[in-house]
Amino acid sequence: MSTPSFVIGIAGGTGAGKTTISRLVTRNVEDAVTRIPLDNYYVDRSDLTFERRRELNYDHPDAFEWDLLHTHLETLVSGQPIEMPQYDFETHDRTSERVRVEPTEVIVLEGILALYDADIRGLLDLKVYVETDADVRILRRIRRDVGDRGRDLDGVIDQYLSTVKPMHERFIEPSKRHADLIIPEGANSVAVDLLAGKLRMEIEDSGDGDRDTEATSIESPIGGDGSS
Ligand SMILES: Nc1ncnc2c1ncn2[C@@H]1O[C@H](COP(=O)(O)OP(=O)(O)O)[C@@H](O)[C@H]1O
Ligand SMILES: Nc1ccn([C@@H]2O[C@H](COP(=O)(O)O)[C@@H](O)[C@H]2O)c(=O)n1
Repeated sequence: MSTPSFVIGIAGGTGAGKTTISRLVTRNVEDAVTRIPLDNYYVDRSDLTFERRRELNYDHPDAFEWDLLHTHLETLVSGQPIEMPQYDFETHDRTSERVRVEPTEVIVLEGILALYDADIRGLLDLKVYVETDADVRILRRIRRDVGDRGRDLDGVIDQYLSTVKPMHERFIEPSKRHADLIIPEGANSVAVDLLAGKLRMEIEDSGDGDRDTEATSIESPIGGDGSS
């Protein structure tokens, strides 16, 4: 167990490539990095029926349990483990499972509103915003939500128009002004390599260096095999 020396927040719209980037920048240093998906801090709505949960606005800041996230980040930064909640997108609810997370040299908080809350921002050493065009993001989201999150096309489109897009414009996009670094076009390989280098430096400075690296290669911007 170690005491974290560096905390990064990675924000950006749905489908921007936040998860992909956080995986790419940490892939050679996994043992020294703790990834905290903001999604795990959606408010527990097991008091509601599935039908009711399905209709909630998951892109408004009120959908998240900020106090719990703040406490957990502070706990990790102080060198103590947390019991992280887990989220199930198919049931729209927190699961009963908790995962014990030990503190590591670097913490990566990743989610649509990772730069929204002032108290959370106060814990971040580096604030990153991933900026990807809305058309690319919705295409990625359709593929992911239908393929992995148990949704159908009409549902994804209705949700996008009723809550995802308006909340993006109201809360997510404006949070970009807090960023130290804006990464254009998702998993931009130059930016990913720079960020990965910064992480390695932080880890080496905290005494756990000497890890292998490999160059980043980026596929087609909406995934798949990239063929047309
Ligand atoms: N640069 C990229 N090139 C191709 N596909 C990508 C790229 N970035 C993300 N994707 C794909 O788009 C989908 C959404 O990406 P993800 O990283 O989960 O976005 P976010 O976490 O911002 O919602 C995933 O299926 C992922 O594989
Ligand atoms: N029950 C839920 C909870 C969240 N969402 C959507 O997830 C998006 C955030 O995750 P990303 O990986 O895309 O950043 C957000 O836009 C919510 O609309 C959901 O659909 N259902």
